[in-house]
Amino acid sequence: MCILGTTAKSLRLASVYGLSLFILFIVPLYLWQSTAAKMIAEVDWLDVATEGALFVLGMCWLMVIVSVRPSGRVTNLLIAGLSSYCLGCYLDLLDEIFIVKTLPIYNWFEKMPTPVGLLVLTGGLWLWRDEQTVVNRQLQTREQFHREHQLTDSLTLLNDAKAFEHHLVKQLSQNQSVGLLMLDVDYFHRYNKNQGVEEGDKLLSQLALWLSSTLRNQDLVCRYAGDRFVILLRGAIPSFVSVMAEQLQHGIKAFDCSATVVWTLPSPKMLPLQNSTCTAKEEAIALLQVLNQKMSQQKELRVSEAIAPSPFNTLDKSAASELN
Ligand SMILES: Nc1nc2c(ncn2[C@@H]2O[C@H](COP(=O)(O)OP(=O)(O)OP(=O)(O)O)[C@@H](O)[C@H]2O)c(=O)[nH]1
Repeated sequence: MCILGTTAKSLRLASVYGLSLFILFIVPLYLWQSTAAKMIAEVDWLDVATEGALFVLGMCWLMVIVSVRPSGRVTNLLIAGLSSYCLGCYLDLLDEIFIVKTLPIYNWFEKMPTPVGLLVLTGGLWLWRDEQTVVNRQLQTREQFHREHQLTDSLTLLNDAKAFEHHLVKQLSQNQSVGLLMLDVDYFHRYNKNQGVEEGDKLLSQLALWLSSTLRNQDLVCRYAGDRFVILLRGAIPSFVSVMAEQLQHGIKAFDCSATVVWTLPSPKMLPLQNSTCTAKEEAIALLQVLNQKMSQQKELRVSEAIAPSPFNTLDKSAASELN
């Protein structure tokens, strides 16, 4: 993956540098053959300096974008827009040196690249803004973990069950409303068996990233154990929690796998021994117990109901026999 990314970046660099060099030589060559150069006294050197500076700066921005941005639609738009802008600046620069009045096509063409480039660049920057919002959200969710706890899970970079409990206790002790979700990947041991543990690790990291970016800024996702994640939805009402559970259950299919998602909310009924004076910690433990019980029930139900078709597209048929 990493090698592919590096190769794509090198190819992109080579093509942008190659094309730039080509244009840098071919346009003056064309002008040299088609028209005459201005006399030195006729050249406006201030214009040459400002237009030259715009061109050089544009090329610098282009090289920065090409070398630091990951491949994708936003990068392509930024590169296309900046390239077009640079071309416009370069054509402007050349008309300070050559007499282009005699070339109507050139006169017409030189006006196009700058506005078109700036338009495409604006589109790219707009999409970059959207992209950055998602990245910021992920960073914010993770920063929250860093602020209050040290990271404990090197694979997903999420906090563990203990940290989750801490956050939950804090939320409950402040009498803030919460919703809790638990997501457990179905038949993950089979995924490991068929795809390899490395692929299994990769899936867990991708799921952690996806969950972090799907949730709102104020929510919290932790890796509870193995292939199980817990989510704290702050200020959530039952309808929102259930919709979120459905969305996650549906959304995980994009990873070619399925998951069981259960949810709960604090309610007086679930307090230990119906004791209304129980502490936030006891309430948190009780809530997590409820979630775990619900999860076990769902999993048992699934096994007893049927031999489900393979949840992973890539599973082999022998997997079905494992259920028996
Ligand atoms: N690749 C990988 N696998 C892990 C990790 N932690 C736990 N596992 C595996 O996750 C699997 C969890 O197995 P189970 O609890 O039976 O869950 P499951 O196979 O998804 O079965 P159901 O939940 O009943 O659908 C085990 O095979 C563990 O070895 C990890 O960090 N990386």
